[in-house]
Amino acid sequence: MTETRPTRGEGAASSADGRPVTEVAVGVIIRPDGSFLLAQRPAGKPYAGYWEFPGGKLETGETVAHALARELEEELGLDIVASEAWRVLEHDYPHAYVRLHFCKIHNWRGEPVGREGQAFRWHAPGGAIDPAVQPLLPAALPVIEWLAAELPR
Ligand SMILES: Nc1nc2c([nH]c(=O)n2[C@H]2C[C@H](O)[C@@H](COP(=O)(O)OP(=O)(O)OP(=O)(O)O)O2)c(=O)[nH]1
Repeated sequence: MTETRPTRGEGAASSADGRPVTEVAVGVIIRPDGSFLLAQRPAGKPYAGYWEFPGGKLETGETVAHALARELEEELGLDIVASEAWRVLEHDYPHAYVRLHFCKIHNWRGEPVGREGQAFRWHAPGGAIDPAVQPLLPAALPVIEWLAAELPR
């Protein structure tokens, strides 16, 4: 598993205008047919009802890979065998300035279960975004474009 531990040395701990950065580990879980897993944010969280790639915030001292494995087990009951650091994206929301560490996952054990009562859905690669998974979080949208750009033409 790729180990990335964001520290003061590796990425700014605050945004350009001084907001604290919330580090988030996000899983792009991809099946052999290229479909990927999206989940709906449960009630009680900012942007409840929006769709996203599953994941969550790093706890103090935690690596991205460890946070990802913990969150995907907690939220979906998946046992992550391997994850691969892929892209990092920062987004300034009214509720938080987030740094999203997107990791690709091709190797896991188990079938997803919405342990927090959340809906989830496998989305086909390429083509239009399924209305069933809208609205998407603003900072999840580029990921779908990155995945589509990797498809053979
Ligand atoms: N998981 C996930 N979070 C995303 C995506 N895009 C995006 O902007 N975010 C933002 C939304 C939130 O501000 C933050 C994730 O925090 P969260 O509240 O879901 O984290 P968590 O599960 O650890 O929450 P909690 O412990 O506070 O309940 O990242 C995405 O695709 N997946």
